[in-house]
Amino acid sequence: MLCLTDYFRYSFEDCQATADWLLAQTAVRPLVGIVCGSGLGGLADALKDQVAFNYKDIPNFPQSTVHGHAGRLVFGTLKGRACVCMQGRFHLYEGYAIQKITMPMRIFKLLGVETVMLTNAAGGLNQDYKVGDIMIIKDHLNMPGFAGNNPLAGPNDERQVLHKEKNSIKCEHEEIPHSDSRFGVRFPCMSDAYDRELQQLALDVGSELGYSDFLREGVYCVLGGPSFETIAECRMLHKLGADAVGMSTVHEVIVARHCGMRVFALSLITNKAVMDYDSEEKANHEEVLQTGKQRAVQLERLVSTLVTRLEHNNNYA
Ligand SMILES: O=P(O)(O)O[C@H]1O[C@H](CO)[C@@H](O)[C@H]1O
Ligand code: HPA
Repeated sequence: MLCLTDYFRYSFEDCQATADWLLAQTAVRPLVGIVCGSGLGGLADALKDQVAFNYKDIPNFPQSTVHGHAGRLVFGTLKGRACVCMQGRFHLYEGYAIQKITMPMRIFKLLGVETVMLTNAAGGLNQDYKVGDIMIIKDHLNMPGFAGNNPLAGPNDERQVLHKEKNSIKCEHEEIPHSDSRFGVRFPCMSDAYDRELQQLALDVGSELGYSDFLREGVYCVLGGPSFETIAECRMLHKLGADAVGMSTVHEVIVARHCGMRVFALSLITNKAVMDYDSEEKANHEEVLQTGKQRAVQLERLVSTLVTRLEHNNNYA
């Protein structure tokens, strides 16, 4: 019997058709996939030799509905390195099924992407954080996941894909091709979701660029949104170990890791989460977009320098 979520699911063949369509339109073969958070779409504008597609023109693609998310998939090069960039992402609160908002990660994989770099705007829960800080995400709390809303819920495509050249197992007499399920295994590990080498590289690059004063490392917590958090909720999330709160990224990270891509993610702290009943502050999307504009240059520099380093260091490529 079909359940409701089956109607929102994309099969391997659906994703392959979308990836094939894109690959037929551009000669760019990206190894790096970038996702721009709210108000951070300027990152995509930094790409050279652009070939861009509106989401509405891409077969099977969802549409962006949130202000600050342009809704374009941009191929191009960042300091000579081939990239694909989502200028606008999808969120649960837009009404999309979780399988739909994460489908672009599988498209990235089928385009040949090996490293995904995600950005988001987030509210700062950590009392030491200031508006404008950039937090390297080292781990996450997946609140919708606790309630069973995980992008990998539902059937896992267990059909095997053989990797003839890559990862083949050398035996005494013959080379046995390594096999894997279509996108990934039923029970993927998440304790290594955020690549530690890339986190260290980002700290190093941040220090070289003179960003150490506003560069942080912390835990991101995802909620469903779109309402911002109550004071009691912010206090609870902080006690649970979250440094920043938002409404995105984690679902994409889970799907990207499931299909074996390396993940690096950043939060721009666009506002301080309200933790005090005496506070006059109120979270709002305009402030989020405004802070994005103010930190756009540094965020773009950090990401583009990181991408360059991926190119020059085989350990990271
Ligand atoms: O996570 P991104 O897409 O950056 O957007 C963040 O900004 C919006 C709230 O202002 C929410 O969608 C939140 O998740
Ligand atoms: N809460 C949730 N999502 C957000 C916030 C916030 O304070 N700021 C930016 N995105």
